[in-house]
Formats: sequence, structure tokens, C-alpha cells
Amino acid sequence: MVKRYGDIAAVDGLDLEVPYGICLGLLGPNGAGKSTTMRLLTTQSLADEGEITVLGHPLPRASKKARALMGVVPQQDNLDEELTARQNLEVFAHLYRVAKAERAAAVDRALSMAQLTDRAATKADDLSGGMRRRLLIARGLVHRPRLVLLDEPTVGLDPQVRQELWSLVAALRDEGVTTLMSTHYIEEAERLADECALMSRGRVVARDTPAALIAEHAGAHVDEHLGQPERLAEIERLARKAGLATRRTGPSISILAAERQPESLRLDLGPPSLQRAANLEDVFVLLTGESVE
Ligand SMILES: Nc1ncnc2c1ncn2[C@@H]1O[C@H](COP(=O)(O)OP(=O)(O)OP(=O)(O)O)[C@@H](O)[C@H]1O
Repeated sequence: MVKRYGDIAAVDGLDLEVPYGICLGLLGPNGAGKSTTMRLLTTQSLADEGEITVLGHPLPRASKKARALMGVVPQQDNLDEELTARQNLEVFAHLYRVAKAERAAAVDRALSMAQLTDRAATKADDLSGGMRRRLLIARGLVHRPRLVLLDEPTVGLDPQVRQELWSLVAALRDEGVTTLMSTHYIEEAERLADECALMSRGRVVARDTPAALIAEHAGAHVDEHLGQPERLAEIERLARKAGLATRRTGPSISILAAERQPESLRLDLGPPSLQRAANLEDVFVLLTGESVE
């Protein structure tokens, strides 16, 4: 797919297939095109080039059918503040055409999933930030969608609230709901995603399970060397000459896949200040050229 805004190609040759039943993490730095991808899937934006099919329905032609099977959890909180938690869910159950006879049960189920049963009568405005976000997710699930789009589900939340939301997303996957989740939090992707598609400048630059991405791009372990700037520059030069990827982190330089170092380089560099297991953050920084939050 391609989606341009004037001279900017927000999505630039994106090719992405999401298998049924998995949680796919769409991981990328700010501006990589994650939100635009979500908007294309909900037909809030129309692609300039390419084809999109959602659950067998081609967009935009069959967007109504696709939307009915999809739950969308936006990045921006757009709850109706004057309505209670229950009423917010009822409105969406109605909009999503949940049969009248089943509506109350659907709303109860969504409240229970979001652990908001005892706050059902509280106005959205009076809920805490974390509760509002849980309600926002519950609202996207009230009609039991087969595909859920989560756009940065925990952005701006404190770590404890983030963990609560993670359990909610994990429960979805356990129910066999297909989830596409955009995030720029590495830990979120590592915890929740069966597979990650790493996006940079509007396209997918790598796609696999977190473990396979780490093994391929960052190897088994990373050597971190501390030192003066000149020494770090020298280490960087030597490592790269030996074909190894490196990463700058503050006052240190990291050599990825350090187990692949030739013995001569190992002797030249001396023992590292620190040796650690490679992680998804190393892959993210290597492939997108961006730092992480
Ligand atoms: N409506 C728009 N008009 C003009 N440019 C846009 C519009 N929407 C997105 N863009 C541009 O497209 C690019 C991709 O933006 P997008 O919001 O999809 O990125 P993102 O990966 O979701 O970033 P973030 O993590 O910051 O939400 C950016 O350069 C952005 O400025």
C-alpha cells in the first residue's frame, strides 16, 4: 500500500499479512506510518495505491462488512464523558448492531473483561486514566469482533496501569481474537506480540517472532564497551570493519552478535565492560536507526 499526504509518503510500499488468531505487533518509531496503516484498515483514509482485504472483505468496497467484524481502539480517548461506563458501552453495542436481546449481556461481559463491573454507573469523566483506557478497549470489544486494532494502547500511561492493560490484551489473544497492535514500546511488543513487524519510513523492514528477530539481527549476546569518545570511535570502526553491527548507548558502544567476533578483534578490543543478552531494542535501533523511549 501507498498513502501520501502531499510530498510525504506516510505508508510507502507496505506489504503486511496478519494470520488469523495471532497478535501482530506493529513496531516503529514516531512517524513510521503505524497510525496511517490503522486508518487505512478502518477506511478513515483511502490508499493511493495497493489493495487491502480485511477478513476476506476488500476495502473500500466492502468496508461496512469489514467494520462490523472489527473492533477499533483508538490512540486518542474519545469516550463520551457525560455518560457512565455502562452507557458508553451500550451506545457502541447499539452502533455495532448487537441484537437488542443480547445487548445487556454483551455490555456486562465487556465490563467484566475490563474489570469495571463495580464502576459501571460511574461517569467516564470520573474514571481514572487507566480505567478510561480499559473502558476504551472494552468498547472496541463489545460486539465480539474477530479482529481488533489497537493503536498504541498504553501510550502515556504509568507502568502499573500499562501492566493491567497488558493482561487485557493477552486475554484477547487467548480467546483467539486476531489483534493488530501498534506500539513504540519495545517491552509491550515483546510481552504481547506473537510476531512483530518492524516499520520504518512507511514500510516493513523486518518481520518475525521477537526471538527470531533478535537471533537474526542481534545474535545471542551483546558486548558493551565503556570508554573515552576516541576509544569508542575506534571500537566502532574495528567492529564494523569485521562486519559486526554496533550501537551507541550514551557513554558506551555495544557490539551486537558479539559471539560472531573474530578472535583477533576480541584480543584487540580487550574484555567488554558488560556482556548481556541481545534484545528486541537492539534490533529496533539497528533497523530503524532510532533510539527508544
Ligand atoms: N493527515 C495527515 N496530513 C499530513 N501528514 C500526515 C497526516 N497523517 C500522517 N502524516 C504524516 O505521515 C507520517 C506517518 O505518520 P503516522 O501518524 O502514521 O506515524 P506513526 O508511526 O503512527 O507515528 P506515532 O508513533 O508518532 O503515532 C508522518 O510523517 C506524519 O507527519
